[in-house]
Amino acid sequence: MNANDSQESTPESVGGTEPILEVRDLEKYFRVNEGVLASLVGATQYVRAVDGVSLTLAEGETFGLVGESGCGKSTLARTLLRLEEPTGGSITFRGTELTTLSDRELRPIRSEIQFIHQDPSSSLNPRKRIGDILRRPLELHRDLDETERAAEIRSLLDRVGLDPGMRHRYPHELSGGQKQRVEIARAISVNPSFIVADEPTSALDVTVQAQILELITEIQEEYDLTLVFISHDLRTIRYITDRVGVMYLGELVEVAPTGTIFDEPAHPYTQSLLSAVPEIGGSETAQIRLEGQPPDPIDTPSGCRFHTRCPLAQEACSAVEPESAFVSSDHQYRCHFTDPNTRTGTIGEPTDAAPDRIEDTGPEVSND
Ligand SMILES: Nc1ncnc2c1ncn2[C@@H]1O[C@H](COP(=O)(O)OP(=O)(O)OP(=O)(O)O)[C@@H](O)[C@H]1O
Repeated sequence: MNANDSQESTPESVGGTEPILEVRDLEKYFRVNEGVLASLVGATQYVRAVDGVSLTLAEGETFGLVGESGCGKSTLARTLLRLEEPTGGSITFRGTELTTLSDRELRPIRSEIQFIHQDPSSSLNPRKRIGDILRRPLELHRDLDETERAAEIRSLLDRVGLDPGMRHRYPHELSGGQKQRVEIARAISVNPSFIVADEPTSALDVTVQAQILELITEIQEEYDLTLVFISHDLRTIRYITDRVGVMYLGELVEVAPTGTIFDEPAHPYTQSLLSAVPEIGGSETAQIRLEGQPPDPIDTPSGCRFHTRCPLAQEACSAVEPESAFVSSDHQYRCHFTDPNTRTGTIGEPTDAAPDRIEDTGPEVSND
């Protein structure tokens, strides 16, 4: 245990390669009561959907993002891709700062970064045939003539397990699983290097979910993709991800390799999430029941945001924001109980020794 250690892994330790994506102090606040009157009386309120997230992703890794509904997973994902404009912070993709790029400057990078939506029924244009839906990104991002484009559309459909003849159909003529296959075909059509999949199977029948997961993992390997996978299903997260980030009320509260998160969760919130799924919350420390609802993200609790629901909370937890604690260089969490085994910690004044937020700098990859 190395609590409050300021040592951090460097990009060189991420497999000796530069990270693909670096996020620093990212914020996305939504203004909820627009209007002159609210501004005049100083009553403007914000949902702090993403509130100071720092994260580094290595090429080719699968990073899982978990947390209760409304904790900010989708907003974080959408903000990473600049589908939402960040309120603050920086996002660097292969060395290029994305937050300051114009739409025009972003266009070539958009083909590198793709999004797989939760519900393909709403993301596929119902008035367009499947072939036209797939043609559009090819026109925008690939230098192909019409014959090559037509061949590519057939090949993409075949790659995702659909009959190429389906290019003549409309989305409503396809099943949920088939639509999600089209969504995946659209995402890979522009040869991306980075994909965010936001609960890609949650709108599907259970029997189809496994097939779509298998397709995503196959595609990831084939295209050597970096994948951010958002899911409520911790079993899936455990099965397909390399590392996991746990979000609570807009903050990343724990980041660690997947095995570590499931076997040795350090944050009381992570432990309670795992406890909710008995077959995976097998660790002795994972016996904390999660009760009640998360607080309002407009009026976040002072001190540790989890203190209102945390069975371990002491008085000081409501007064002082916790720092990042390091269990090891690739396992960080944000809690006053900086020793997860003894449940002791550093409740008191923050020191300068550690960053005040989780500053994840990527996975440790052995160079053996
Ligand atoms: N456009 C918006 N305007 C105002 N508030 C928003 C907007 N989009 C999201 N929010 C709020 O931001 C917070 C985070 O929402 P988000 O959808 O990112 O959470 P989530 O963890 O992805 O939830 P879920 O698991 O249910 O998809 C929520 O309180 C949500 O109501």
